[in-house]
Amino acid sequence: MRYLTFALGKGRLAKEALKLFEKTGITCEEMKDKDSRKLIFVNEELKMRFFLAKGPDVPTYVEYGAADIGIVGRDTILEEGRQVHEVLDLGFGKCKMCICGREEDRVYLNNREVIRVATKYPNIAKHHFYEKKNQTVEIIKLNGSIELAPIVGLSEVIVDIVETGSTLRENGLGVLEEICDLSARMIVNPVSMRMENDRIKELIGKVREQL
Ligand SMILES: Nc1ncnc2c1ncn2[C@@H]1O[C@H](COP(=O)(O)OP(=O)(O)OP(=O)(O)O)[C@@H](O)[C@H]1O
Ligand SMILES: O=P(O)(O)OC[C@H]1O[C@H](OP(=O)(O)OP(=O)(O)O)[C@H](O)[C@@H]1O
Repeated sequence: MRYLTFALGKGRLAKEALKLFEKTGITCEEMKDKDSRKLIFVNEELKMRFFLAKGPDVPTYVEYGAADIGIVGRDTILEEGRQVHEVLDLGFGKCKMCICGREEDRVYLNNREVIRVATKYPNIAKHHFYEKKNQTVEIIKLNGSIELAPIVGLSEVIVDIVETGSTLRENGLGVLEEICDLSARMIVNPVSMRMENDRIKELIGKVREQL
């Protein structure tokens, strides 16, 4: 039997994903060693391998078949646009993709003005403004602390993830428009889905029972 390989997005989601897997009897003791610099972890008994990767790289590993299965946020799936099957909403990592800014800047959206939009998600932002809102904007890619952009005058609004809303509130910003709901998803390589259909379907069934 070949190994089934899992790519987990590092950070917030990996911990929850491992907890969920553990409930279905899928464990990887090696992964719990926080000091380890090892990159790939094997469960010989289950013939499974696990690795952690930067979120945006997870769909890449899965599209190329370097991982059969990936766990990643829906935001990353939408942003990366890779050829993968999304098979399960895992129900954790819930948040929303939103256009945010100062309340007085809502007028820029209502009047469809050519404004600057800072975001870590340029493809999602482009799709929303151009395809859904029919508004021409300049998109500025940032890599973190997106809420800074309207405060220091880099952009009029931002497109970012909102969970509790406290980052926005503490910085005098708010949600101007919701784009979509997000949560962690299980994705599968299309070829693996065919070649390992029984194993993957059984796994999806077991995980679904725990949701
Ligand atoms: N409050 C939140 N902020 C950001 N992401 C969240 C939040 N709540 C849930 N998520 C989900 O968790 C995923 C991973 O978030 P995390 O912050 O761990 O990674 P990241 O922001 O890509 O990492 P880093 O900032 O370290 O590069 C996101 O892609 C999103 O789907
Ligand atoms: O609504 P809240 O609960 O405040 O969460 C939302 C914040 O969390 C995320 O940032 P993250 O912590 O990933 O850091 P980053 O800004 O460096 O991406 C996101 O980009 C928002 O800034």
